[in-house]
Amino acid sequence: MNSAAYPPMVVMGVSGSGKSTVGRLLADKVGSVFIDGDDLHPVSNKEKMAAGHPLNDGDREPWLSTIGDALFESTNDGAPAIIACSALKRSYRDLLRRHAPSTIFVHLSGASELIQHRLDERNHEYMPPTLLASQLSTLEAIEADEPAIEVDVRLSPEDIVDLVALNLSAK
Ligand SMILES: Nc1ncnc2c1ncn2[C@@H]1O[C@H](COP(=O)(O)OP(=O)(O)OP(=O)(O)O)[C@@H](O)[C@H]1O
Ligand SMILES: O=C(O)[C@H](O)[C@@H](O)[C@H](O)[C@H](O)CO
Repeated sequence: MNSAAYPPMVVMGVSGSGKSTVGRLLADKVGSVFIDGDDLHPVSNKEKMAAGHPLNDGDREPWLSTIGDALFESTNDGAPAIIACSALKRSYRDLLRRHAPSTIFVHLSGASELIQHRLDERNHEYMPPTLLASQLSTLEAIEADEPAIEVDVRLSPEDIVDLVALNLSAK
């Protein structure tokens, strides 16, 4: 498939919602490049999270700008990327859209108990499961004017990807 047929996409949601898992699979399905936002954090952010402290707006700003640049460059090159990025607040999504206005957000949402269970079962380079509560309290729901697809994380990663692809082809 021609990747330029698809818009740039940000797979968003709280830690443990499945952004890396689903983002990678979705990129395979639609033939886009996948970039994991986890890999773009400055070391200071990774150290802060590893120590059990949530990031604040100031910590996230340079990281979001890096992600925005990557979205812009991929779109400019004619091969819009799929990027996994929590994008928890409306203002963060606005920042990303300023870099790449055609970005579609794919929000992976689900019950805190289910996500906590997945986090407790998982090993991560720097993100402790204890930070889920702050992620959930920071999350701002997608608003009606935001181009986005909402999916339920009770579905399997494969079903989520099929649903997103179907939704994209209907847009
Ligand atoms: N839809 C799903 N169904 C079942 N398990 C899932 C699903 N999505 C992800 N998982 C599992 O849940 C865990 C968290 O997924 P993943 O690491 O992709 O989340 P994430 O949002 O990228 O997290 P973080 O932001 O902390 O990196 C992993 O062990 C993954 O295998
Ligand atoms: O905005 C944030 O607080 C961070 O992006 C976190 O969400 C982590 O990076 C991610 O969840 C761990 O992979």
